[in-house]
Amino acid sequence: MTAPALPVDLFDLVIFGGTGDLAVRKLLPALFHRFVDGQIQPGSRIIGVAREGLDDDGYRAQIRSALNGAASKQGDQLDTFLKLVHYRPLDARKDAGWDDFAKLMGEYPDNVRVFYLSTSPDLFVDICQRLGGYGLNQGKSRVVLEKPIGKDLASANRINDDVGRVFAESQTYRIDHYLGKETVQNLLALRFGNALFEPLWNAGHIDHVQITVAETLGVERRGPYYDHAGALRDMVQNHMLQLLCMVAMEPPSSLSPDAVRDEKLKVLHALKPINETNASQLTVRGQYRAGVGEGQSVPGYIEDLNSSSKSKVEHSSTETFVALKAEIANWRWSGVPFYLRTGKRLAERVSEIVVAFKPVPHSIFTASAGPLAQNRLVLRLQPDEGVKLWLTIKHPGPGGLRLRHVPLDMSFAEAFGVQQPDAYERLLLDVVRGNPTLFMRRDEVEAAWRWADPILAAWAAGGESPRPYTSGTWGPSAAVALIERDGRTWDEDFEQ
Ligand SMILES: NC(=O)C1=CN([C@@H]2O[C@H](COP(=O)(O)OP(=O)(O)OC[C@H]3O[C@@H](n4cnc5c(N)ncnc54)[C@H](OP(=O)(O)O)[C@@H]3O)[C@@H](O)[C@H]2O)C=CC1
Ligand SMILES: O=C1O[C@H](COP(=O)(O)O)[C@@H](O)[C@H](O)[C@H]1O
Repeated sequence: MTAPALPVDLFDLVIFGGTGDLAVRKLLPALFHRFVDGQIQPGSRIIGVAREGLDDDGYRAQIRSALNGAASKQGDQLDTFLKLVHYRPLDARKDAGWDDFAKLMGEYPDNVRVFYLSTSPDLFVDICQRLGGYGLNQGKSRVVLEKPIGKDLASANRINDDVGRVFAESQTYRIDHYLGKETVQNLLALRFGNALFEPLWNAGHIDHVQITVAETLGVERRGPYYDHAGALRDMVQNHMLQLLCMVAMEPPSSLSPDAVRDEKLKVLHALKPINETNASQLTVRGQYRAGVGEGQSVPGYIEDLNSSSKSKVEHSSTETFVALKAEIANWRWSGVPFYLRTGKRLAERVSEIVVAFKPVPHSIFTASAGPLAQNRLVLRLQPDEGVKLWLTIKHPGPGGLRLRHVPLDMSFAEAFGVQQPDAYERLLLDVVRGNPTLFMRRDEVEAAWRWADPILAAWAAGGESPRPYTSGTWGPSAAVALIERDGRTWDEDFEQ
């Protein structure tokens, strides 16, 4: 049984970049699901904005075909949902269209206003300045900034300063959709709702932590963006550091937004620097090459890039894979490595956090009982969200004492009998509710760049190309060596 979903206040949600990949593939389906669940009521509006010259009906037709899969079981709900959807064409950098847009916004002055900037970060400031010019930043107005915010600390500072001239920090929601994933929120429940884990949650008992976010997809339609970003900016600076913070932070005094964010910030500040002196030992960059997956040939990065971009390239030094060893310099985590890896076109789509505990201090078992294995707590973010705790037990039967390593396994879907909501479903409604707990505060984003920038600088100074890896594998062999040097292995028990 799930808790009933309560309706949120009436809102106008404007998606700048309403025809883009994120809006069509993630945001609109998320809103539709919340609508079907009864959380979005008539009187709320969803307004797509982009340069493409569409009217309401043209946009609705686009959204209808994008939602048809999601809507197949919901019959005429889709028609009712589409009545809430509107569209205004405008260019963020030009005057035309803004008056008409402001007039539309003026029709429902009491609605909560959410401006979701699902565009390139280059446009964030232009859009905010225009919104401010029309007074649309006043009252119950909020702005959502998609990641990545900038491409380094300096550009993030500029965006934050300029957006901050129009929207107060309390109105600014920097989204990191990984924080909306069920398992990530569950980490809070597991860590702070059980007496079991917290006493063990430190360097005295934890050997190391692994965080894997592996994708099977390539760069898809996003080649031009991705080639300027790369995996460190696209995934590590934001999603993976946020996951690391959720694992490593001290217990916050409450779930209030600032209590949680203060603790995450302390972790970011305590990350040991990776720079020119140690980047070659602590990081591995890779780039995928053509391979074969499920009997079919899979393109390499350059082919993917060229098929999603007008200009053709023969070479790129952008990384599509990163593995690194991070350390947190504080009492709780001293000496505990956090191994992070993420990449595109890897062997499997899987995101997991593995907390590996230290072995027992002394074994009372004979060699014939079999080896003792580490306890591991595995938090599965996707697919099949759940939690698994690996324990050592006796193999049943009279054949003497033989040890077995088995999981206590809880799949959320099996336990609760429901499809887990997409992260954006939770986060979009949190913005309407005015709850920024699962969003990044300015200082967090900047602290994350402060740590990431020297890695990027070290790679640039080193001048080395990323190591090639074949599509459909687990990345370059150097990533295996990175962890095996420390006598550990990547956890690849995904099938079980
Ligand atoms: N796609 C994804 O999976 C994810 C994306 N993000 C982030 O979300 C943001 C959007 O990404 P994505 O949807 O992939 O990008 P797309 O390139 O697919 O979409 C960009 C959107 O912005 C509009 N746009 C471009 N220029 C202007 C302009 N001058 N004025 C008004 N609208 C404009 C485009 O429409 P038109 O050209 O008609 O104006 C389009 O609707 C980016 O910051 C990205 O990093 C973050 C996480 C995941
Ligand atoms: O933010 C991003 O995330 C997606 C992966 O998100 P997921 O929820 O599907 O795991 C990634 O593909 C994209 O490159 C990145 O910008």
